[in-house]
This record gives sequence, structure tokens and C-alpha cells, in this order.
Amino acid sequence: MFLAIDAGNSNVVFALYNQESQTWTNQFRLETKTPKLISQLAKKVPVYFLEHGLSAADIREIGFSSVVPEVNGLIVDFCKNYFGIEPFLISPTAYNALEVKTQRPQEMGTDLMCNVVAAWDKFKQAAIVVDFGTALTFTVVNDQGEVQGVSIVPGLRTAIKSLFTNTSKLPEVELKLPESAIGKDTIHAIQAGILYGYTGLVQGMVKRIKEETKQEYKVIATGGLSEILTPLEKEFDLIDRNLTLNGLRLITQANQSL
Ligand SMILES: Nc1ncnc2c1ncn2[C@@H]1O[C@H](COP(=O)(O)OP(=O)(O)O)[C@@H](O)[C@H]1O
Ligand SMILES: CC(C)(COP(=O)(O)O)[C@@H](O)C(=O)NCCC(=O)O
Ligand SMILES: [K+]
Repeated sequence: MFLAIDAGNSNVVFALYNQESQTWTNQFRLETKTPKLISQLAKKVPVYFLEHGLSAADIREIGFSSVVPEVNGLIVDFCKNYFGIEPFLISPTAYNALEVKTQRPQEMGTDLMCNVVAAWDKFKQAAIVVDFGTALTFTVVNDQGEVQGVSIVPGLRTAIKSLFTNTSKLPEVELKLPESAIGKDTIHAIQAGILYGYTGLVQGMVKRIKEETKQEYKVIATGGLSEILTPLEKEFDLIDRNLTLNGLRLITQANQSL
């Protein structure tokens, strides 16, 4: 089995891929925060394997994407100790098939690179990948398979947290779309502002990118919060939570023989 490890700013996702059935068979998340991650790696991973009838020896190869360099050492050491495997750490330039046409290709988050590699593999067309993670990102690939660049705003939960931490009276609210854009109490006011506001933000960004580049795109959503903004459903050609994992697999595959 192939193991994909995707370290984002909120969660480290572990996902197991069965090459014979070509499916992701198992998936679990740990919290990225470092003190918690150390104990979670040591406890939750072995327990998960045990509970699901899996053995560390089932894992033949590991692909690792991280946008949180602080945790890389911990995860690499864990992989060496528990699986006896040195993971393949993805870099933004690890996938030669897609050229990164930005000023500093090395700066681009490897999760975003995984996203566009998976999008290109699926559609072979110009695409905008919208990733609803800790950050909300738009990554653009043109019809030649060239990565054009990225736009970044605070993610939905990050935006709600920032209101809560920067004000005296605003609570942290649930990510739930209210019926009206006009709030009738504080909780609804925040939900209305964030959820309808972000709906407009995503629509506006997609429109702006299309206008600037005079091109049509497949628009693909991914990330843990990709299904919260239900009014956006018609904007997306595809919502695929496994997009990053699929890209991680394709990049690892292109670099080593799976
Ligand atoms: N299956 C899920 N259901 C609900 N919330 C989720 C789920 N998966 C992730 N989330 C939440 O979505 C947010 C973004 O997650 P994710 O896309 O994994 O972010 P990152 O890549 O930045 O770690 C986090 O707050 C996470 O807890
Ligand atoms: C933009 C991101 C913070 C998104 O991270 P995530 O929300 O998945 O945790 C990450 O891809 C990152 O740190 N990128 C580096 C900057 C760049 O892509 O240009
Ligand atoms: K991510």
C-alpha cells in the first residue's frame, strides 16, 4: 500500500491507497499543533492500524507533502521508526510535467502543487483549484499545463477565529449558512458576513481570474471546508476532497517507481 501524508496548517492527514483496487481505503487526521502531534503520532497511528486490521509492514512507500516545515523532522523520524521507510518529501518542482511560471517556484506550497497536478491529470484543461483549508487558496493552471500562480486569503475558520480573538464581544460561531444575509443577532451577523461574504469572494475571484486571462477554466474545489458554502455548488465542476492526496500520489509515482 501507498501512504500519503499531507501536513497542512490545521491537520496532518494520513491516507492509504491500494494500488490494486486503485482506491483510497483508509484516512485519518491528526492535529498539526506540535505538542499534540508528537503524542498523537506515537499513540493514534499504531492504535488506528491495530483497530483497522492493518500492519506497518503493509506500507511499501510513503509520499509526504508539508506546508508546515516545523513538523517535517517529527514525521520523517516517525515514518523511519514505525514503517521503516524514508518518506519521499515533495518539492514544488518535483513534478516536471507541469512548469511553475511564477517568480519563485520554490515558494509555492506543495499542497497547492499537488492540487494542480491532480486537476491537470484529470481534465488536461486550464483549471482553477479552490482549496478551503486554513487558508483559502486559488491556484491557476493554463491550457498548456503551466502553473500561473496562486491567490491566498484567510480560510473560513481562520476568518471566524480572527474576529473572535481580535474583539471583545464576538463569539466563535459555527460555520453554518444562515437564511438571510442580514443578521438578527450577533451569531447570525457573523455567520451572514463570513458565509455570504466568502461566497461572493470566491465568485468574484473566479470571475476576475477568467477576465484577466481571457480563458475558460474547470473550477475544482477541495479542502476540509469545501462543502460549507452551498450556494457555490453551481460554480464548481467538481468537489474532490481527495484532490491533494491524488496529486501527492501522482508526484511520488513520477519520482519513484510505485
Ligand atoms: N471531514 C471534515 N469535516 C469537517 N471539518 C473538517 C473535515 N476535515 C477537515 N475539517 C476542518 O476543515 C478545516 C480545514 O481543514 P484542511 O483542509 O485539512 O486544512 P489544512 O490543509 O490547512 O490543514 C480545519 O478546521 C479542519 O478541522
Ligand atoms: C497557502 C498555504 C498556507 C495553504 O495551507 P493550508 O491552508 O493547506 O494549511 C500553503 O500552501 C503555504 O504555506 N504556501 C506557501 C506560499 C505559497 O504557496 O506561495
Ligand atoms: K491542504
